[in-house]
Amino acid sequence: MFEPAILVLADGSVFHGKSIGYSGHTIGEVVFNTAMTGYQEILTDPSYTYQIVTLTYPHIGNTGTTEEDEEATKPHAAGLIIRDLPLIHSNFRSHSSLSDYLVKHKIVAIADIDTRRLTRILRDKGAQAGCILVGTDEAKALELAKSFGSMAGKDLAKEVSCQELYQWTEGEWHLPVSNGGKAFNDQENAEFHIVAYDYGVKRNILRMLAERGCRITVVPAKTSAQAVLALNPDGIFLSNGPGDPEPCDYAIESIKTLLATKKPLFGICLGHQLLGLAVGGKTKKMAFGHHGANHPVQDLDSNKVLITSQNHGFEVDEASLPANVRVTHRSLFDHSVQGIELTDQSAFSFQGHPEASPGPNDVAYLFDRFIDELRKAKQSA
Ligand SMILES: NC(=O)CC[C@H](N)C(=O)O
Repeated sequence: MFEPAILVLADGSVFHGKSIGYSGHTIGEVVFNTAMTGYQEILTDPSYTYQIVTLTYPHIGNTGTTEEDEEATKPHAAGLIIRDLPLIHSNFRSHSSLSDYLVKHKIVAIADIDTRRLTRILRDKGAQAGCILVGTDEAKALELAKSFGSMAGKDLAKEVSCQELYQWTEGEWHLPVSNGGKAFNDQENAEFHIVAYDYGVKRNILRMLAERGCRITVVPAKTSAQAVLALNPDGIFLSNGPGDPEPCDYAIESIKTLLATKKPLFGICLGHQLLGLAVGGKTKKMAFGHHGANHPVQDLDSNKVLITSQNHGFEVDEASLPANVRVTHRSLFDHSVQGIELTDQSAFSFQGHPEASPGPNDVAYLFDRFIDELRKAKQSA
């Protein structure tokens, strides 16, 4: 039996539903995601820390959950809001139902919510704080929702980052094969050594780099540039991650020092925003951000339109960028900056998610571009 639960937004909007997860309450910034599939990758993406995600697709949970689809060691989203949880789930890869998974990982979640009404509120008023509470105490839920404040000013990358450096060896998955689909890269004969800053990295990014011949050392967010250079990398990767990029001064300082070495550098999402800040630009909070797997973005060099995976609430402020930075990609939803490149050295970044997971692979070519840059740098060294 599902217990009654409520969702209350900081603006006072109240929604009644049923609890499909852990009993208790949760608070965070409520954001909507328009992806039709990939709920487990979304829940486990560390960039969703302190965010309660509502999925606009109405049927969530149909394929159950599997340990193979985790983007991190555990779910990071602060909560989940859906329209309809199916009575049965069915998939040959499934280990448990979505509801059992949510309970096991202590994630508070609510179903039977009018997610269209909720999404319209978020679209019109902007992302806002909210509380899911199992029970019916609306006054308490409102007070809790208001206590969250704003995502602006929150440095969360250091909270979700790994504590110690480690080596990543797993390549992309190729189903079906006898070892479960996992490919492991050949550490000894890897063509390049990459140091990847973990600000909340998604596993599929590391897989796609490993697949392309990189030996990867993943380092904690606060690792100094000097410590990174002591590892003698061929290139630097800046990961995605939660929260506001602006307070991450430790990261911005390290990136400045690393840029001075002219080693090839590639950033994704939070990493893209941190690169923008390190070159002297600014970032700003968006009204409700981009969260989904169907966002059109234009590559301004090829003019091609790419369908992309997105998950961000901040953006690089184009007007703040210095003369040596070129905008390479633009969102066709709101024309915001989706990619930048330094014109005087090999450093570039993308605001969306080239690794998808979930989402289409239209932007995977940026991983190939990074490999080309690494190869060029190695040949000219
Ligand atoms: N996925 C990400 O890396 C998100 C970056 C940043 N936390 C934002 O919301 O804009």
